[in-house]
Amino acid sequence: MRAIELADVGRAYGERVALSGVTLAVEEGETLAVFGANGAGKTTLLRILASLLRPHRGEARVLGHVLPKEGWAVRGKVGFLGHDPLLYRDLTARENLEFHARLHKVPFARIDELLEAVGLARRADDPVHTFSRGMIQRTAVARAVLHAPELLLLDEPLAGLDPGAAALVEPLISGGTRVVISHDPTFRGDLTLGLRDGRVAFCERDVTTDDVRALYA
Ligand SMILES: Nc1ncnc2c1ncn2[C@@H]1O[C@H](COP(=O)(O)OP(=O)(O)OP(=O)(O)O)[C@@H](O)[C@H]1O
Repeated sequence: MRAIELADVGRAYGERVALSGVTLAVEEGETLAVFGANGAGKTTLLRILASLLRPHRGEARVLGHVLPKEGWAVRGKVGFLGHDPLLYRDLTARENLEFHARLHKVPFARIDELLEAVGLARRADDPVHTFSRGMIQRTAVARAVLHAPELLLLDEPLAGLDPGAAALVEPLISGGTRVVISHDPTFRGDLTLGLRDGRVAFCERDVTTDDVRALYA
């Protein structure tokens, strides 16, 4: 099954066109890597796929659901990790994960597993506002994968992580269907999308590091 199908998708903020003419398909189990300079439209695309933002043009289908009409169905099935960690800062890491576990009807045993997996078992009962940036990111990853989503939408998931933390997090965000915004030109998906000023510069299965670097020239 196709996990994502976009046909001529576009989005503007007032007069400013943030994204236009995006057409692509991602099969179940595949990774779409997204590259582009600051302001190229990457976050806008990710938010459309998460059904957090309506497309203004084109047709979008995610996990078999037409957006924006069936956005409610998509929101429960995706794991979204954006720039904002979507955590309550005065709650502990465990309380944040319990909150999301209740929403998604996930057994609490999964929380202990995840806290262990991201190396936060010892700090699990500290409020998030006492955490370092990397610790917040690790908690945010645990939150995004908690309900074993069918599709992961990840904006620079390893940002702020030291190599040890990145190695802990990587297995949690690998293996399934994913869209990953990256600034590492050596990162590859099954399909690689390059955005320039909101338009598709390339969307290919084979791209070179030079193709990716050219987006930032
Ligand atoms: N809420 C908003 N209101 C107005 N313009 C916006 C809004 N969000 C984004 N934009 C504009 O849309 C364009 C694309 O922004 P977007 O955040 O999608 O880029 P990006 O590729 O994710 O950038 P970055 O790498 O800096 O995160 C930019 O010109 C930005 O200024």
